[in-house]
Amino acid sequence: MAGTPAVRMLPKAVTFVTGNAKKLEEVRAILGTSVPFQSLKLDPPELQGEPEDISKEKARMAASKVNGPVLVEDTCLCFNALKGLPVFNGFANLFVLCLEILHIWMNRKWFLEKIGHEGLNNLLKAYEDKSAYAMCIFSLALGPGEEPITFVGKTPGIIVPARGPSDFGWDPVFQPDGFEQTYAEMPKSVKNQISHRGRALALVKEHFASANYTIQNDGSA
Ligand SMILES: O=P(O)(O)OP(=O)(O)OP(=O)(O)OC[C@H]1O[C@@H](n2cnc3c(O)ncnc32)[C@H](O)[C@@H]1O
Ligand SMILES: [Mg+2]
Repeated sequence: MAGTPAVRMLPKAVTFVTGNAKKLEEVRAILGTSVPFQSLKLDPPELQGEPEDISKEKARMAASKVNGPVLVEDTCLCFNALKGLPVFNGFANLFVLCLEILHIWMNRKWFLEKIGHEGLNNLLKAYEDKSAYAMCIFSLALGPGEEPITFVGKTPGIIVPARGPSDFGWDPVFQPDGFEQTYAEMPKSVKNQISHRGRALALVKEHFASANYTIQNDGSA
């Protein structure tokens, strides 16, 4: 009995909530049958704040809407040059604060829609350092009022002029370290293996493999 977590009854299967069809496609491909889930297309408001807080808040909102267990995620593309500035005087502090705000806005979907791939490159024009990382934070809330559990995946890379199909966000401008292709150029199966989303979902899978969840599948959910 030691080491075996107590059975946790869930009223229904976990619902993955997102307004983004491309995310859903990747989550389906990565999870396969390892974590049984259903999906719900809901466009959550574009919240502002730190990525982990946004992800958790999305989960809380989704859990009360669905009235059951939910999985959500928040993704961001972080530019190292915009974060790694030396803070040595008042002016620099103000500058860093402006960059912090920009950084938070950058990852809301309307920001990419407005500035486009070229705009993302231009943000780094003044910097030598084109390094970045893609980060995905999944949050699992087992029901309304339950504190979400988070799972973080990160993939380092560099920002390059857009290459490849532009059907998913900033994929054409992100080239992961160790690869010659951008996310957009590589086969989906390769992206899913090494991506921020793939890495976070590996942790989600581990969690489901070790937690003792049992779905009360009485057909009424
Ligand atoms: O409903 P949600 O799940 O919030 O979906 P969203 O499209 O609003 O997604 P996010 O707020 O997490 O992401 C902000 C932006 O990042 C983009 N994005 C997310 N994952 C990506 C990925 O793997 N590759 C490229 N762009 C991605 C996405 O298209 C948005 O423009
Ligand atoms: Mg969103």
